[in-house]
Amino acid sequence: MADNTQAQTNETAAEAANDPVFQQEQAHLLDTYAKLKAMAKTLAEKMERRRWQAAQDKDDMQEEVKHNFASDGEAQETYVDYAVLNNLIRDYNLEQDADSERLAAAAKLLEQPYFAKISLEMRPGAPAKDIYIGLAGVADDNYRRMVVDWRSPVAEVYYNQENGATSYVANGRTINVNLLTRRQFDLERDQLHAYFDSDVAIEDSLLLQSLSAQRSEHMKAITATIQKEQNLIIRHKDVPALLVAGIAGSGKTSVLLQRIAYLFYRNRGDLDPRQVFLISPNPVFAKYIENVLPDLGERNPETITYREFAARLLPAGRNPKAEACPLELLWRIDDAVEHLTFEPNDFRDITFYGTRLVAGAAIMQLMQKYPNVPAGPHLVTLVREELFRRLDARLKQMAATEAVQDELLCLSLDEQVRLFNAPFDPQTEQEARDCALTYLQERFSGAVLAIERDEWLRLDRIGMRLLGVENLPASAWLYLNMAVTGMGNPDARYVMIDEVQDYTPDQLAVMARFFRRAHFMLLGDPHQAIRPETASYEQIRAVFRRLRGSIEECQLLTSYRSTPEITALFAGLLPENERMSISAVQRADTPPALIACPTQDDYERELRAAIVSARENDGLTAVVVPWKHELKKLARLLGDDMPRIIDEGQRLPASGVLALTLPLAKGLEFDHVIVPDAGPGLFPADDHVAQNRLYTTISRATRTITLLANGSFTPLLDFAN
Ligand SMILES: Nc1ncnc2c1ncn2[C@@H]1O[C@H](COP(=O)(O)OP(=O)(O)OP(=O)(O)O)[C@@H](O)[C@H]1O
Repeated sequence: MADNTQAQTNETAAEAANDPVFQQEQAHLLDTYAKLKAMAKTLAEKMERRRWQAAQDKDDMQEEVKHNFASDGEAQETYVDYAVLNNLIRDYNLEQDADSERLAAAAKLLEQPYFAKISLEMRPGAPAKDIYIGLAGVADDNYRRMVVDWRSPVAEVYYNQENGATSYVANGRTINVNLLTRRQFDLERDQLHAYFDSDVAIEDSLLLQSLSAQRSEHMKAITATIQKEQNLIIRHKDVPALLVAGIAGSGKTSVLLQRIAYLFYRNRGDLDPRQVFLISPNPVFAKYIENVLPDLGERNPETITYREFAARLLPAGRNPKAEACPLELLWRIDDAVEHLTFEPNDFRDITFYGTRLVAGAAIMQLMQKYPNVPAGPHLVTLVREELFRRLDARLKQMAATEAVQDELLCLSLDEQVRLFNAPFDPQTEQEARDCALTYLQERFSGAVLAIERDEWLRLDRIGMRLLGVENLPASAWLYLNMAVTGMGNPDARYVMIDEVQDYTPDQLAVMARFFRRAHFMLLGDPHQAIRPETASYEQIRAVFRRLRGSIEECQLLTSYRSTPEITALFAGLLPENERMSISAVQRADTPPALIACPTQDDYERELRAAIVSARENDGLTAVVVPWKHELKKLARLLGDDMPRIIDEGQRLPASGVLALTLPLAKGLEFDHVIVPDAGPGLFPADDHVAQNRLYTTISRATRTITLLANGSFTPLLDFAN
């Protein structure tokens, strides 16, 4: 960080008492807090009154509704009464929703009314305007902004971190301003603990304070201390694909979550959380981040792993991870589908419970009804819709048969009540048929799904004909399905992929095509690619350029997670030109411990000692090994001293010692990390992937790292010895 820093802090009570600025800010805080409290109280009372009034009005009006359908005219009047009643309820709900949003904002701000202030000269010579920035925005009764939301346009000036002439963009207009003061606050409710004024390129005191706090079992939002390079990504304009390369601990995941919160704000009322997808590396990671957005007052997006995503689309029982699939095969699909024509054997019967509902041959005939529509998504959609109609007609026909009517009589009483809300006792033939149809619709609901999922198409056969490949790899099957049937999610607007370097090129191509209208944000670190088959950054660019037209890029080069000593250790594994541009912001701390043990006895003793002493540490210690069988080996060696093993689906504890594999540790962080075996066996010097594994393992540590070797260390660490 830059040295030309002028930070003022007020930390002791005595200093604070003599500092007029502190006193002024404390008074302002007390005033804001009191207003927020009053506002919350008024809103809560107003909402309660409205709730009561709405119930009252609804009862009164319901009594007045005539329920008279005797003549057309009277029925018309009844409909109008209902419409008035519904409008009334809707209006109440709208007002209630708006107030409940304001109340939620006020409640959030009562914990921390704001975290920063900027003083702006909006025009040369104009008096300075003070703007307080917080997690949400609120205005007082006179519509004066008391606190502005961190995502509002003017707040950008705070994150630009440049005193003097600067600008922000609002409603497409660039507004030039002069930033006179940029002040950060350490405060809680109505108590100011300290303030920090920063000049020019800042020493971010609040950042240092936040980083020195012990990490917890959950990730935290970084709203108050977002750095300039991070802010550029959070507020980036929408582009087809934005690729971020950031070193370990540079805040990629934090930035991703802040961007989601920013997008929800910018598209308030228009962006539904179901239109935003976060592809997460594993379930432990998903649990680690699950509180960040709710803490920011936003809902979580759809969070899924690639495995879950693919499993939902693949035929039952098919392994989404299975075989490698070269990109060329996918690109060949694009070409081949252009010349596709369907053949009679491309269709299978839709059969359920031994009943053939639609024959494959009939589907071929349906296709032939559209001779001018080329084989592909449009034709498949037309046929799919026709199949729904046919299924419906078929079920209606079956409902009229005696066999089905007899089946209904054999249903248990419970079943009858569940299906028809009453025992089966039809008074007319039509009623009997309606019940039979309800029964059949439930019984054959699988057929609706099969039509929806285009299971009537023999994709493997089509693949074989087009590509000459017998068993299509999972990704090729999905890609072919998208090309032939148009399968995909056109409603998704944003897709965030964290740890993008961990996906294979074909998996990325599948997602790029599936979410065909979404803006992609891809965050990763090429040096954390711990499997040889995953995509290089060059391949990621190629995939997104081809499927999304273009890709923009950003870099993050500062480590916020680890101490300078730990950062130097993992950066030492990188090529020199890259190492040079990496920096760390935390204060210096304990140097890494590298313990080489000449004998097995020494090794066992040192390893046990490291784990025993970790049990006395504050915070959380992780023993990280590359693979599962290394965990087993360790458990055999340590017996009762073996730390608790964390598996997929488990949450991290707040403190203690645990053991886990690197694939699960990815994306997470621990106060202390122990690498039980950093020898050449697990980390051969000439193996690029092993080097990445070591870099990733070391960079999980925030405060201390201990590496052991049973014999000598891997030559990869020669620079550190
Ligand atoms: N601007 C910031 N202010 C405060 N803390 C920050 C900031 N940026 C990052 N951090 C902290 O640094 C740590 C690392 O952040 P994060 O996990 O987002 O990094 P990452 O780049 O995703 O890491 P990796 O790729 O190594 O898993 C977290 O504890 C996060 O809270």
